[in-house]
Amino acid sequence: MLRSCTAGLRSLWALRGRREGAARLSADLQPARRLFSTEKAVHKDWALPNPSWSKDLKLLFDQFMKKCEDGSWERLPSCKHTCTYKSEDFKTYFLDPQLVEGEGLSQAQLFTRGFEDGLGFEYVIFNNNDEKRTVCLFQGGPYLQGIPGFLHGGAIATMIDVAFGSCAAISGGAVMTANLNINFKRPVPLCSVLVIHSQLDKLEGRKLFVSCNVRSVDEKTLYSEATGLFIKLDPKKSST
Ligand SMILES: CCCCC/C=C\C/C=C\C/C=C\C/C=C\CCCC(=O)SCCNC(=O)CCNC(=O)[C@H](O)C(C)(C)COP(=O)(O)OP(=O)(O)OC[C@H]1O[C@@H](n2cnc3c(N)ncnc32)[C@H](O)[C@@H]1OP(=O)(O)O
Repeated sequence: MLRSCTAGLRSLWALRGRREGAARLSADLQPARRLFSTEKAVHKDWALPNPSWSKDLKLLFDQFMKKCEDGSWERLPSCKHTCTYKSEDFKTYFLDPQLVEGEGLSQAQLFTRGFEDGLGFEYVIFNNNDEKRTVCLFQGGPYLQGIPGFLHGGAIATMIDVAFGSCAAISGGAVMTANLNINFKRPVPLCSVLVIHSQLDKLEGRKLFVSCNVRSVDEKTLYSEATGLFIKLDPKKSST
């Protein structure tokens, strides 16, 4: 297990070296530029396999894609930029609309999608609408280390929040995390693949109660359990 993780890390470092070299080269050739709001952002879907995905992650991805064929499950696409958050509720609740639409946030991107392939959060979420549950397949890369060789608890919490956020947003629309409660039961080896099973337990007015368990690929190891409370944003209120 440790050997395969080390080999994985080594190939990721090699990949990173090549990418950084290429990035430096292109930076040398091109004048520095920012993405302006008038430019069309490329809405790439990041919840698809890339070369950094391990065999386990690809295998699970294929299994869930098969489950999507009869329509009981669906894969949730994921983009980096604000296209995920175009909900009117968000616009009115949050910031000055000029900031959201304008140059101020042109460089903003989803925290979990801000790493180069394989170095941070690699994940895809599948939704089962009838059962009000989601499954998140997650591979935590080497930049997410906490205790040497293991995934940082904050990275696990982040992914639980993302998995919960999706599960809650499907039923509730524009929601925000009000409470997260996590029990970390076993340390997670870096570069391993986790399966986060989330479900919506209760919807009570604007409150959405969710819970999850975080398991190994073979489901035998229970790494964490968590509950969360999400609140549907009230468009009549503002965030400030
Ligand atoms: C975020 C999801 C995006 C969804 C967008 C849509 C589609 C996108 C699709 C997928 C999304 C995919 C992934 C999502 C990715 C990442 C998730 C990141 C999520 C975050 O990173 S998010 C940042 C951290 N999060 C905050 O920064 C919240 C700060 N906070 C507040 O902004 C307010 O606090 C707020 C808005 C939560 C509520 O404020 P409010 O004024 O609207 O509501 P109010 O206070 O009246 O509470 C109403 C009822 O909830 C009860 N209640 C409230 N809080 C409670 C608590 N903690 N414990 C127990 N009960 C609580 C009250 O007691 C009352 O209960 P009752 O009605 O029974 O009296």
